[in-house]
Amino acid sequence: MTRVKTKICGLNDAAAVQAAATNGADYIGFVFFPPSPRAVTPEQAAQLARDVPDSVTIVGLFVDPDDDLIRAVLDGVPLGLIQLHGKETPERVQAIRERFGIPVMKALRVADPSDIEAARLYEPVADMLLFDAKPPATLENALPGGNGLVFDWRMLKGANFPVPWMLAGGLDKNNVTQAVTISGALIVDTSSGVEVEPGVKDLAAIAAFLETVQGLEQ
Ligand SMILES: O=C(O)c1ccccc1NCC(=O)[C@H](O)[C@H](O)COP(=O)(O)O
Repeated sequence: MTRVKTKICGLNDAAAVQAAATNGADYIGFVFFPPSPRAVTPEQAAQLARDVPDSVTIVGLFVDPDDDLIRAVLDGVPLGLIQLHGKETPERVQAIRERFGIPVMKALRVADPSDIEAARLYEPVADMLLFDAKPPATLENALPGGNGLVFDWRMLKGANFPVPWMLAGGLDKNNVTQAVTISGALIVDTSSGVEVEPGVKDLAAIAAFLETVQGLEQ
């Protein structure tokens, strides 16, 4: 049996970073996408990263970034993983991975089974995959991710990928056990589900989410 791991994404203040780290998060994410209510600058992230223990992997979340932005972040933040949450092609994922020498996780937005199949294109070039919900076209002001929306976890049941993958999209302490059971996920990621409002993390909810997942094995 393997312990299910966790990522808390969209952290933008020291108290939330502390809550995630001390309660056992395996990964924490900083969002480098200015339109997001959770966005941090490279300078803010560098400051926040100082309090992160080595046992926690720092993830930099980007949306169709240019190389200059990634480099600016890496100048001050010891990223262990680059999360690409835009429309990056497999070629672009490969280029980023080779240029920066850091593991890359490609996020895929899922609405139907063909979106899961599309992940196959990234298997040769990504170190990890992440499945998040695709927002409906009717949702106003939708972000590329972090919308707190779930998708049908059954689409992932029995899926076999040659690289590790994370389940994301609308997870919280109330639904994560079912999400893990149905999807078979070994790593879960949340942002909206541990917030009081977009961009404002709830410290008690972070602790409760992590405590819930710590009881899960697959
Ligand atoms: O969080 C954002 O603001 C964001 C902006 C642009 C692309 C992705 C974004 N977030 C992704 C995540 O926070 C997580 O990786 C994940 O998708 C969880 O999202 P949530 O549904 O909010 O739990």
